[in-house]
Amino acid sequence: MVYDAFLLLSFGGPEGQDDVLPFLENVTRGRGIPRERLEAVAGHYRHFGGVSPINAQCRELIEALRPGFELPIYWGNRNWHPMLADTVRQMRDDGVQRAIAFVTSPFGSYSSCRQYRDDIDRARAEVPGAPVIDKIRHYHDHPGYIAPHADAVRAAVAGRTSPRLVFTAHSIPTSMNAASGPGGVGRYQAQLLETARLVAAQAAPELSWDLVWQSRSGPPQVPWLEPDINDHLEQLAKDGVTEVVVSPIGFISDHLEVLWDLDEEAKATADRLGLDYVRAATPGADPRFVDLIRELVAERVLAHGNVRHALGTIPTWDFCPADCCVSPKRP
Ligand SMILES: CC1=C(CCC(=O)O)c2cc3nc(cc4[nH]c(cc5[nH]c(cc1n2)c(C)c5CCC(=O)O)c(CCC(=O)O)c4C)C(CCC(=O)O)=C3C
Ligand SMILES: [Fe+2]
Repeated sequence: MVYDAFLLLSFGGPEGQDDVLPFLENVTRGRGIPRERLEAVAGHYRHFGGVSPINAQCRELIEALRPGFELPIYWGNRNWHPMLADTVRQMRDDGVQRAIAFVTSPFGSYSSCRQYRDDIDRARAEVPGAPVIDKIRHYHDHPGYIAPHADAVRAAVAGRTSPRLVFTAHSIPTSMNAASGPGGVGRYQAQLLETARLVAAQAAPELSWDLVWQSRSGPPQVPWLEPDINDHLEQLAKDGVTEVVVSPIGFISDHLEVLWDLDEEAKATADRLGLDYVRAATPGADPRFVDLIRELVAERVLAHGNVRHALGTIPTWDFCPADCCVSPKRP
């Protein structure tokens, strides 16, 4: 494959109080999120001045990627400026023919994979003469993703006696999980279990670990992946656990869900239960994670199938099959 541009494709987030509600409207359009949940989430953004950390993290990643990078770098988001369609228009105007896109989620599922491909299709449909845009494969078990998480867990474990490792990822409806992967094989949960296993093995093979979920939204009658981190902390306290290290392996950087749902909410739960609680860092702009992006681009450009770095056993592919991660029916 020959590419003449690189696209960082992300979720987007508000950059001031006035952006919060229009941003949330973009995120939740037609998704049946209850009003109370939206107001609560608006409050989480307002707590941070209406500024999501995610845009600064994208800018930081781009600056870290730039030195020596062969392709012009573009950035577009699903839900907030720079909006993907505007970026695609700019790419077209600059004469870009075929771009390779890195998405800021390593996993399969509608929300974390296929919806980004739908975003690309929709943006291209708005722009006559738009370049072709290919999405980079999943990277949930790439050494450049596992190692920074593992170092962070090791650092958090240091000085503690025998903490329980608690890995977390964004919950999704169980129907969305079931539909994830080719033909619908629950690939989202399977990939996260693999990531958890690999991080635990690299960081602290002697410790017990669990994979739990965070940041559930949607109406209560719709089942989402469980247990929630807060319920899980209750159970651990009952079981006599006294120290927990929480590692958000579902996130590449400190998204709002990490800063609020873990550092505020889950921390408060742990304090109430008398648990010693520490949250491990995310990769952010760790040089190994930046190199992962370079490698995945090189892997596709050179098509050197023999150098496809992966520590796990779940297969990945360059182009998703048609029946992969289809959109679940929404209430
Ligand atoms: C799997 C997954 C990821 C990881 C993959 C990826 O990274 O893309 C992710 C990331 C993110 N989700 C984010 C924010 C939100 N997600 C929401 C709602 C939802 N997320 C879902 C799933 C996921 N979400 C789902 C199934 C919904 C229900 C609505 C629907 O079916 O689509 C809502 C609505 C309010 C609420 O209910 O929370 C908000 C505000 C931000 C930005 C954070 C920041 O600002 O730093 C990021 C990175
Ligand atoms: Fe989300």
